[in-house]
Amino acid sequence: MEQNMNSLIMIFGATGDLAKRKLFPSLYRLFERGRLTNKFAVIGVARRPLSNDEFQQSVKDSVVAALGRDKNIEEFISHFYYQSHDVTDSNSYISLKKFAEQIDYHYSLDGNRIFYLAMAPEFFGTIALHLKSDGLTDVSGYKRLVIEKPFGHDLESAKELNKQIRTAFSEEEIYRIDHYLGKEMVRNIEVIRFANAIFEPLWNNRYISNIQITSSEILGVEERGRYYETSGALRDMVQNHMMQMVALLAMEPPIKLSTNEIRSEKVRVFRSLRAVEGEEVKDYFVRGQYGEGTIEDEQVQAYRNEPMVDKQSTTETFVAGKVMIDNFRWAGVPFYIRTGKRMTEKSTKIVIQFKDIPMNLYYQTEKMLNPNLLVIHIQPEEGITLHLNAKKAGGHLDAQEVKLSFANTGVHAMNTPEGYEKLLFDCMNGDATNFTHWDEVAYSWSFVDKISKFWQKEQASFPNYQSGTMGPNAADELLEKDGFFWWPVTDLEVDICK
Ligand SMILES: NC(=O)C1=CN([C@@H]2O[C@H](COP(=O)(O)OP(=O)(O)OC[C@H]3O[C@@H](n4cnc5c(N)ncnc54)[C@H](OP(=O)(O)O)[C@@H]3O)[C@@H](O)[C@H]2O)C=CC1
Ligand SMILES: O=C1O[C@H](COP(=O)(O)O)[C@@H](O)[C@H](O)[C@H]1O
Repeated sequence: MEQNMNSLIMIFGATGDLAKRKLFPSLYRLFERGRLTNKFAVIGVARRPLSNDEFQQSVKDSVVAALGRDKNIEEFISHFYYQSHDVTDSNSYISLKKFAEQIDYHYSLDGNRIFYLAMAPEFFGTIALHLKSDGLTDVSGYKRLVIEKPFGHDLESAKELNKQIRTAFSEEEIYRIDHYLGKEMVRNIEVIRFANAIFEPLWNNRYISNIQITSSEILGVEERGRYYETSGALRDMVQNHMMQMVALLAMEPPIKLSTNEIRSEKVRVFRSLRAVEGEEVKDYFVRGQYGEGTIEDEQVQAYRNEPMVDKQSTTETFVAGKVMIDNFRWAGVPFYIRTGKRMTEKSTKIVIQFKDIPMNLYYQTEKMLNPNLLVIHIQPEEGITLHLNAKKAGGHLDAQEVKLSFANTGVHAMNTPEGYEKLLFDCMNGDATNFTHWDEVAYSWSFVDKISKFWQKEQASFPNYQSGTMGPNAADELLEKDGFFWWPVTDLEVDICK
């Protein structure tokens, strides 16, 4: 059931890239689908001086640029207001409070407020403290804080940030965004697992040999060199998106589909992660950095030549790892993860590889049949494929691979606001299931910190993979030594049924 959706949304960082590319188009999509009532308003906050008209025009431009349409846009943008405000300046919050109260009254928003921090993380603590001390959180309705990644740089900084935001908001009021949790097929993992009698009995170490999660990108670091130099692929992708997918694949069925039950099952997965530290990091994790190369017939430069990147940078742009979950269900089953920039293609896929049957009775009996695979296509195409063996039509008893495919017809472009749209809606609806709880964040940092600590001490011989490839050879060797190989992401494409 939908909760009270009336709310005043305050976007801090309203002139920034995230607001323009994701947040405004997502709000528009909610508006055009009738999921926002007329009782909503947005106050955008950033330093540069803008009139309300100029701000509304920038919202309109962002929507048109992202979606290519503008039906009822004038009505939509009439809900947007702007305040020029330096978030480090205490005095600005007093006028913001007055402004918010006027807007609240004008639209009858029942004192409901969502504070969306679409700004650099160093400001998160300061803003949260001011919101409380200057009375912006003293409301008669709900108050919610939406906070963007990165949530800290390591466990220590994440704890400090959490302490600051917890002075103004309770855990239930904090919505930590992980945009992968807004992706259609990531949300589908739970349904595929728990709504099908054929999968759940097999979903364990008796029947599954390994699970592979690949999230590859074609793009390089682009203009984000400054941020990425302090982050690298481990913090940028593994600590959050990749580990969240591991948790969804590995968790036990929750006793019911409530936020707390699902989160607590995910936390149990994080608690079961085998810690990897010191020299053993070499046996479990591989890092890489892209050199120059060719992608889609274009010559691209090495990471070290990207803007705002150190010419001797040791930041990793690729990570592959073997994650072990030491619990009854998963003991012995490797979860291989792989993510990187400037790889062969943009693709996020999960491959669940089932164990081989005990013996092959069919065709070339000295060889094993293809293993059964369940492939979950997260993006760009969305769907699932089950790889089976069946008899060739007309043939004798020769087994060949057949694929049962389901494709979502609403395949969307990569990095669309789709995920943000769902997450914004969930937040307005008070559903925090697809946001990360502090415990998940903390366990995940604690796992990742041990790896980065070892990497900091060890020399990296970078660059070690060419742009346009699937990463360094060591990533292949990681699986080969266990008797596996990475399933090629291209060959696993889902057949799109129209
Ligand atoms: N862009 C993306 O695709 C993604 C971004 N994120 C995260 O979202 C957050 C925002 O990123 P992004 O939009 O790219 O960043 P940008 O640098 O594009 O935008 C930053 C915003 O903050 C405002 N700002 C900066 N300093 C102040 C200040 N002192 N007081 C008030 N406003 C200020 C800027 O406006 P002005 O200069 O006018 O003050 C601008 O609106 C970051 O945490 C990032 O990690 C996460 C995932 C994806
Ligand atoms: O969070 C991030 O995700 C994007 C990849 O997101 P996707 O939805 O396009 O798969 C990544 O490019 C970026 O570095 C990272 O910060």
